[in-house]
Parts: sequence; structure tokens; C-alpha cells
Amino acid sequence: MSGLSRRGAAPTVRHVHLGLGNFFRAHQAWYTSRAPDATQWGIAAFTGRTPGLVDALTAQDGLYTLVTRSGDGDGFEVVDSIARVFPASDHAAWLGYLKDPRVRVVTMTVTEAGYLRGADGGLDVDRPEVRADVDALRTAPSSPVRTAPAKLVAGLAARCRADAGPLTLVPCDNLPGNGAVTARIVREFAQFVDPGLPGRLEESVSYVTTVVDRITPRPIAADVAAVGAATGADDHAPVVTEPFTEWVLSGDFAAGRPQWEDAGAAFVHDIGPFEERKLWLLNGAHSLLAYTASLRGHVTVSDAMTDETCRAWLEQWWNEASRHLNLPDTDIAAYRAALIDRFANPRMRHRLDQIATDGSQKLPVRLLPVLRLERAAGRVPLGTTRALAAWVCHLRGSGGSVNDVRSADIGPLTAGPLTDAVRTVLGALDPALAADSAVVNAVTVQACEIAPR
Ligand SMILES: NC(=O)c1ccc[n+]([C@@H]2O[C@H](COP(=O)([O-])OP(=O)(O)OC[C@H]3O[C@@H](n4cnc5c(N)ncnc54)[C@H](O)[C@@H]3O)[C@@H](O)[C@H]2O)c1
Ligand SMILES: O=P(O)(O)OC[C@@H](O)[C@@H](O)[C@H](O)[C@H](O)CO
Repeated sequence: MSGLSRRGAAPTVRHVHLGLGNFFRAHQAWYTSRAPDATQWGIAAFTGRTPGLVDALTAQDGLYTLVTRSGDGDGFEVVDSIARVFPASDHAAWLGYLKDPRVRVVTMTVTEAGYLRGADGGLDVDRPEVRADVDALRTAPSSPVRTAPAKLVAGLAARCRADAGPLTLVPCDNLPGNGAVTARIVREFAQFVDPGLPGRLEESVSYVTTVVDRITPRPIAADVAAVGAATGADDHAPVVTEPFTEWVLSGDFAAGRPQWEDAGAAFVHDIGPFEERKLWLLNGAHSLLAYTASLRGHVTVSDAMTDETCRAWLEQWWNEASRHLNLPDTDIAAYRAALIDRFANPRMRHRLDQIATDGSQKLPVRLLPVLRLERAAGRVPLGTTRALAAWVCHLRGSGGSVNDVRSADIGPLTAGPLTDAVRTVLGALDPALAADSAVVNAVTVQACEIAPR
């Protein structure tokens, strides 16, 4: 078996990515590799925090095998769009690319938690890591920083100082209005560093909003072995994904972009209906299953889909969410039918505990908009409240271990009598929920049913 290596030169870097992980490699890097102008849009990819994939990918010249796993077999292709790979700690390289006039696009996958938003959706300036990075940039603009907002601001400021021309930020995390979210955290962070900086950045930075979709679980050792057996390549960093993929983008690119539309991406004016369809029907269902199905002993999404009770809960949630989607009924029905096949694919090992991470960041986006709309219509939506009930049970120690960026402040709220815990935990997501007795009661009753303790 031989390792992967590039035959010719790597493509010139004109695109930078922050948050090199599995999803970026199954999605944005794959779209770029499929674009007709791929050779003009090489990617420099930086991990978000830990060194992660850097050594393995560097040894393979940035190449890796994408395994497309359907219910009845695997497809294999080598993706070659990543030209250079860097650890998060290489801040000099980050600044170097951001101030390079050839670089025109920055994509990001830093998780929902990586935007460091507070309760009002803006930058949470009380976090010690935010304060540390603000102080660092006030002291010296090239100081190393750790958080994603600080990296963006430091890079954009360096670009501004170098007069390197316009640039577009393309967030690819599962957040509604992710372009506006990114614009806001950049503006607020920059304001803290230097009140004149936001104005200077606005002249040359544009923000695009995206809906991204391709289920990409964390690969396991057997996946590495399967690639070797099928292709003969000694690939230490393959990615496994599903055949389905979607990328919807909205907004202006200030300085060009790859021809992603020729690789299947859709550019639309009104992205709202696409966001709601995806975040509610897919991600909301994922979160529902992550907490309910794990309490019933299931480990993966496809395991959960074999359980009639989980399936009924899923349909109930989908019925509640679908009432509020601004799309034709036939489109919604087709999307739901496709999701059943995607979730049930028994060859995809998408662990529920991976999806359960950071519920405090995900549930406000995936469930609460539907809950509010249902309450406004005078209903208590039991499919939605069941997901919240299972999350509260999860936080109280039923099911798998809790891995949440807010566990320090939400964890203590989960102790004590169940009704009190439900009220305070819901209140930590949205104070209005704690004051809604009908919701608190429904969540409490369902929590007792799901995990009596
Ligand atoms: N995996 C999927 O199916 C999928 C699909 C659609 C969207 N996404 C989005 O992509 C994100 C990453 O998913 P993945 O599967 O690539 O995960 P991954 O664990 O493979 O990679 C995550 C990357 O984000 C970085 N990161 C994590 N926390 C961070 C933080 N607080 N600040 C900065 N960087 C941080 C990590 O260092 C790593 O580079 C998801 O959180 C989601 O928003 C994932
Ligand atoms: O990746 P996360 O942690 O934001 O959420 C877990 C899943 O719900 C999510 O990754 C989906 O698999 C994905 O959004 C499908 O496109």
C-alpha cells in the first residue's frame, strides 16, 4: 500500500478555511474540488483549536479519500482542493494568508459554540477567553489569539493595514442567518479592540449566509482500514459521508469565488425557507433523537430509526415544525421522506452522543422557534417539549455523559426537584419559557415518563 501524494503542484491558495475537520472536507472542500475553476482556488485550511488533522494531512500533501457511504456500498474519491494545512496555533501563517491579496474567500466551520454568543445573540464579552483575546489585540495587533472571533478580527485588520482588497466570509455552521451572526460578532469584537476598526473593516468585508447539509460522522479506525482495502491507498485521514449533499448560499462575494454552482451549490435571494427546513427538520430531529433515543439505549441515529417509539416521536416533531415552514406541502413531504432514508442508512455510524454535544447552543436554534410559534397559536407542542424533556434528563445524568460549553452555568441548575430543575434550565435558554407554566408542566411530565428518577 502506498501513501497519498500529489503528482503536480498544489493549487494556488485563494481560499482560507478556519475549522478544519470532517465536515469541511466532506462539503466545502469537496464542492471546490468539483468546481471547473478548482485549480485557481487552492485552500489553506487551519484547525480551529487543537492540531487535529495537521500531521496526517500534511504527510499526504493535503489529499484525502472521501468515502461516500450509501445503504448498499461505498464510493471512493481523492479530494485535492486543500493545498496547505496549518494548526490553529500558527497565527503568523493565518495573518499571512489573510493579508495576501490573492486570498478572496474565508469559509468557517467552528461549531455553533465557536461564535461565542451570549444570550442576546451578540458576542459574549464576559467570557475570559474573549477578554484575553481583546487584551492581546489591544496590546499588539499581531499577538497570537485563540478564539474564532479574534482570529477573524486580527486577520481582517491585518488585511486592512496591508490594503489587500476585499474579502468574503462564508460561515458554514448550523446557525440561522450565519452571515449576519458572523458580521455581528466581528463588528462587536473589533469595537472592543478599537472603536474605529469596525468602520474600516466594513469597507472591504462582505458576509454570505449559507445552509449546509451533508451528514458526516466522525470516522473510526474501521473506516481507515476500509479505504486501504478498497483503494490500496494508505490514507490516514479519510472522511466518511452520505451521498446527499446540499449547499445554499445567499449574498454578494466582494472579490470572486469558485464556481461552486457548477458543482451543485445553489445561490438564492431568500435563504430563510431553506434554513428553517434544514435546521428544524434535520437538525431538530437529530437533537430530538440524540436525547430521547440515547435514553432508550440506542447509540446511533440509524439504531434509533429501528425503534417505532422514536419514529413516532420524530413524526410528531416534524408535524409540529412543518406547520410553520414556508414551503409547498409536497416539498416538505419529499424532504421528510428523504430524511427517513438518510437517517435510517444502517451503514452510517452517526453517534447520538456526537450530536448531543452543546445542546445549549443547538436547541435554541433547532427547537425553540417552533415552540414559540406553536405557543403563539395557543398549542403546547408535545413533540417539541419531549425533546426538551429528554435534554433535561440528559443534563440530570440519564443517558450519556454531558459535554456542553455551558455546563458550568447550566449544570448546577439541573439539581433538585424535577419541576424546579425544568423551570430553571428552560429559563437559562429563554426566561420566557420559565414563565410559561404550560410548557414547564409538559416538559416535567414527559421527563418523568422518559426517565423516571
Ligand atoms: N458533521 C456534520 O454532519 C456537519 C454538517 C453540517 C454542518 N456542520 C457544521 O460543522 C461543524 C464542525 O463539524 P465537524 O464534523 O467538521 O467537526 P470536527 O470535530 O471534525 O471539526 C471541528 C473543527 O472545529 C474546530 N472547533 C471546535 N470548537 C471550536 C471553537 N470553540 N472555536 C473554534 N474552532 C472550534 C475544531 O478545532 C475543528 O477544527 C459543526 O459543529 C456544524 O456547525 C457539521
Ligand atoms: O454538527 P453539529 O454538532 O452542529 O450537529 C450534529 C448534527 O445534527 C449535524 O452535524 C448534522 O449531521 C448536519 O447538520 C447534517 O447536515
